[in-house]
Amino acid sequence: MTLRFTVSATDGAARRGRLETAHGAIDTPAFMPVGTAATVKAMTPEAVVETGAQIILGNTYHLMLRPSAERVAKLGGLHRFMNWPGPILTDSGGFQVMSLSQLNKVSEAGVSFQSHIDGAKYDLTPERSIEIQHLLDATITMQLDECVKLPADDKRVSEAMQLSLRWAERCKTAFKLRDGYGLFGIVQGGTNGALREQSAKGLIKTGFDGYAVGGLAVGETQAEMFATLDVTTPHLPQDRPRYLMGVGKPSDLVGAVQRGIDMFDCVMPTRSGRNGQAFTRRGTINIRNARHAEDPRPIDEHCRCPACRNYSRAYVHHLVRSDEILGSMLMTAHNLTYYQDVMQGLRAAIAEGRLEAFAAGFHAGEASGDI
Ligand SMILES: NCc1cc(CSc2ccccc2)c2nc(N)[nH]c(=O)c2c1
Ligand SMILES: [Zn+2]
Repeated sequence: MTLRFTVSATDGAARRGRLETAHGAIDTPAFMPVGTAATVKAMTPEAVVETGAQIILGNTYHLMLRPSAERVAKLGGLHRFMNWPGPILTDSGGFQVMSLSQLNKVSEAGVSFQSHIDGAKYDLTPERSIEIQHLLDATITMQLDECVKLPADDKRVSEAMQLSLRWAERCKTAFKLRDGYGLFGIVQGGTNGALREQSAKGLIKTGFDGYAVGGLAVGETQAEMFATLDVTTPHLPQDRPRYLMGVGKPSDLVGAVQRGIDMFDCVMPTRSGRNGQAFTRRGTINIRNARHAEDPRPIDEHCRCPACRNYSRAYVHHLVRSDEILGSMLMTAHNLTYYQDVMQGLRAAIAEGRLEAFAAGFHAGEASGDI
């Protein structure tokens, strides 16, 4: 194995672990902020480190279009380019092609599309996706896969899952083995348990350093997502990390950790933060709401972030209402800090065998309101 993953404690299906990589270690369960265009929007790398994040995400689709993978390589790779000292996981690009580009077409060869920036034509094959992620010097590389939007019929979901399995093999063949670097397979199959099991077993036969669960948070309910995890994670190796892609809100993270997920990414804390949504242990508030206009209290008096340590709700309300850049900076720092503190709480609860009590307390807090 090129990536060492050790599980130090379990609590039910949940695992407390540590993933050692060429660019540093990751304590799991972990939340990975999304740094789409070589930046976690509105945050310097130092501010991201201060939240407690150890690994961030980069995006093959965006970076291949601008500035191009070759240019990032010429400048020393993504770590050097964006001055991020820790591990970086990059997605393979297929998911963003289907959600962002125009005139995209999927075939056995890969996905062809036109750039949403300038209309230029591109062919993204499994081999090219792996090459791009190599040029970026991604610590963790994701296979190219096909994710279908739900609801979709079983035939369509099965075809996409089988294609993803064939692409997984091609990605494994193209991936250059380096100690401390890893390649993750992506389990597909919609909400169909038999297709999920078939996908997991097919990926395990090929063999990967970690296994992502893709194709969720694409329109299904939280109950359907959890039910799918219940019939997916038991088929995955105990000694390899599991990554639930594009998930989610805090209660999604708690429920998915209880079902054996170790890694998460989501644009919610950053994107909704810029739009004024603040996550707190007593639920969410929108700081743009008039009720905060003269509130001298911090967003969350228990929070250690720069926004809560130094500013009032009234001030952040003013900044966000005025569309000031500092408003995005403070809201993003707060939300990412809150997400990291939830993950820290989950890691400690698993290590001490009290995850059920932690989850109960978390849900009670979210429901308590009065924020
Ligand atoms: N909505 C869930 C979701 C999100 C992402 C994107 S996760 C991401 C986003 C930006 C940067 C890095 C990873 C996915 N990526 C792939 N490859 N496959 C999926 O099924 C999938 C499902
Ligand atoms: Zn805060």
